[in-house]
Amino acid sequence: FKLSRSSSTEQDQLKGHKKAGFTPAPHLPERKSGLLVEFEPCSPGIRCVPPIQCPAHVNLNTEEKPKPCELPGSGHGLCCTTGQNHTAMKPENHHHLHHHGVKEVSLAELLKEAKNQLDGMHHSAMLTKANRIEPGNPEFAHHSLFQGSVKDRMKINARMERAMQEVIASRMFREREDISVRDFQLNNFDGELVGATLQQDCQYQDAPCPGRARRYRLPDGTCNNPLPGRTSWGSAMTPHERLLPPAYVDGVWQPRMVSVTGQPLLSTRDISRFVFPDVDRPHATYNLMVMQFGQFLAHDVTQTASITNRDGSPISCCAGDGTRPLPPAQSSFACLPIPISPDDEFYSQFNQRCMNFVRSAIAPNCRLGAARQIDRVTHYLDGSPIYGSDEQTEANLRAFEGGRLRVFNDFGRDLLPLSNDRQLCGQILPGSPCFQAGDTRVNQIISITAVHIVFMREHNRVATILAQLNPHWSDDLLFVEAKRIVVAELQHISYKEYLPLIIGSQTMTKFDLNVRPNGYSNDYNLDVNAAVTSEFITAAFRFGHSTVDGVFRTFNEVIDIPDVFFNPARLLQRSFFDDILITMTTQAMQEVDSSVTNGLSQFLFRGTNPFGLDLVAINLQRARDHGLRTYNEYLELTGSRKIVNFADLGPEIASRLQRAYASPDDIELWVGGLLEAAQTNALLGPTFADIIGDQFSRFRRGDRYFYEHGPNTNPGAFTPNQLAQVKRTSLARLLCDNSDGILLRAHQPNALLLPTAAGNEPLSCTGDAIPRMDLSAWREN
Ligand code: HEM
Ligand SMILES: [Ca+2]
Repeated sequence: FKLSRSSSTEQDQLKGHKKAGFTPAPHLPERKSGLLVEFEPCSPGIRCVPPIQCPAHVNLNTEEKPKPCELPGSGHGLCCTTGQNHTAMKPENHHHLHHHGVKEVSLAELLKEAKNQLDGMHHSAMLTKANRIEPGNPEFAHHSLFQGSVKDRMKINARMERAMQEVIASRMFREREDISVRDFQLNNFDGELVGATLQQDCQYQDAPCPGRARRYRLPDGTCNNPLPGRTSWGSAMTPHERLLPPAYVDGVWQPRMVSVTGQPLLSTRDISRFVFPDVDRPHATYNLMVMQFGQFLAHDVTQTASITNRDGSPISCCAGDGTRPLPPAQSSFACLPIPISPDDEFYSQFNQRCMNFVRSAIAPNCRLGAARQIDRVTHYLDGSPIYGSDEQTEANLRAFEGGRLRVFNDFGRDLLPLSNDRQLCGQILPGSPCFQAGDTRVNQIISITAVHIVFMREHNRVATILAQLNPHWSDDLLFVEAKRIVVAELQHISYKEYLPLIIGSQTMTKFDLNVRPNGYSNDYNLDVNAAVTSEFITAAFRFGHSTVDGVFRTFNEVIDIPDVFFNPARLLQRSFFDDILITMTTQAMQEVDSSVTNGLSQFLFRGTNPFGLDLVAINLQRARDHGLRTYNEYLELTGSRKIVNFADLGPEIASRLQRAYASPDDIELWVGGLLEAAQTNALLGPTFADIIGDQFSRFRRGDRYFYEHGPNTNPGAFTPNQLAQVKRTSLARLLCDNSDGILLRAHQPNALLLPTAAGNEPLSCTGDAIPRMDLSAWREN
């Protein structure tokens, strides 16, 4: 099967839909004839923030709404008193349950009853072999993406058990106490599990922080925030935060399945094929490295765990031949399979009527209420794909010599160590090699494997120079110091080079995200939790799926991407590593728009099968699984005017949206966000830019070790000279220093733009034309 590309007429037809503009919500003063309405400054001690950082404003009555205020360069903000918590409520609004409160005895009983129900649910699904998935199936590869070590899996399973008990208990409790769904979603009731017999199982109790955390990040991200009760913030295996309360129809975990009109929502597979056909629209200046670096960043901050059978094996929700969903009696409680219509022009060829989908694992909250999903990796932007998100993984990657990471030396070239764990390779292509790194998705597509190699080599390059500068340093000291530098480089490239291209200078200013030209930034904030939001990981940062091209046009061949999912074998060819790096930086990425390559929407993880999964359908199903609200609700949150007609997202796209949704109020966040007109000098429209801007603000203000933070807050701060050196680095420099030097000896200075972009002609890798860090700033005298 070829990845089809549509004709230019269809392209022309689809062009020009990016016209929608956004004006402030009606309750806010509007700009008049170019003059800004003057806002009064906020009261002393109250900050003016972008509306998305004051999410409780959505739930307040008109007279309680915070006052609008002026934000530098970007319109209005809000004088926010409720902080970043959407559930923040005035005390008198709190619905106290006096006599019906959560009493110790009744609570223990409730949880016990929940446990019995849960055992029954597992038991019935385990009665049959029908819900097993065999290796070689695309879904097996999909599942393997979520998995970590056996120990990890056991830990997640244990948390999952506990969380499911909470879900069942919450449902019983809400009904028994007759609490409204809305109050439940807002946690507007007394649901603490204090005193319950199972309280000791609550997983987020603080372990004492080891001395190492006084200077260096810990692999699992704990002890970043030093305050008691907060040391687990942003660490691996903790839940996502939310910008808005979840849209669960039972207030607990039941996904939204019905339109505002009352009719059932369309299958997400139908929405995929109606709204996101494969159209080739290369970006004018951005290259595929923007796509690939974006996925690498995504993997740094999020990996959602999926629910498994109790023994850790993957769950199937469809009959083995894909012709129907499993009957409820055989189906796991975790199942949310995606129906495929009989008139589906693609899957009908293979008689497929059911696409597997297993819900994400959830975390215990230690209170009754709505479910939250678990992030397996550290939420911080801390190089976890390079080093892992737990101590064991990090130790396993280290060489314990010279501070270096382990490598597989292939005829003089350092590649990542090989692994025998077939899980890591998705088991879809027997015989292909499979690499190991800090992230289990390292083999997912060959281009991300290459980025992993670049960072692994950079670590070893830095460690080797540090060892020359400081011969007396131990392996351990060399390792942690090299790691600190490499993480700083990663953060610098993310904020200096990557982020401005995505969200644009306006949003960079609005969230105060710009790297300071020199010196420290003093914006660490103990009250900011760096945890990723559900909206960021489930919708906004998945914008990248639209930027993927179906092919790599390398020097020697045109590679269809499904051929390099979980198949990094080509990296063993002598010049391929340089070749794929050059391909990524010289081939255009795809525009962010209403198109996704068939490589993702029909052939995902195909392996040797004739068809694969549909990532677009999976993204949308995941959003329902995670309780995301609709696009219009996030327009309200960000202070934009809601859309009332499909044509508000562009006249060309209207008819396709109309086919997919009964009402504009049903449009999903990922869909609306992708279709928005891009802001000036940005890739994305205002809604995704705001969600991403808010998240990267958390990654910096909520990370005590952020590379730009000074010694008054950051225990691992660089000296002023060291920081100045880090700020000289760039992605181009990293590619130059860590290529094989076979094909790649010169590079364009901006590695995220095509070499044809203005002022971006390639420069020699040798010499200082592309600036480099001077590591002698780390010499200890
Ligand atoms: C190279 C091609 C890519 C492939 C094959 C791919 C595939 C996938 C798959 C299979 C998932 C899990 C979906 C689910 O079950 O919910 C996923 C999740 C995700 N993807 Fe991609 N992706 C690609 C590129 C990107 C890019 C370029 C970005 C961002 C710029 C991105 C951002 C994300 C994010 C944020 C998630 C959620 C991760 C989580 O929390 O588990 N992806 N992707
Ligand atoms: Ca991380």
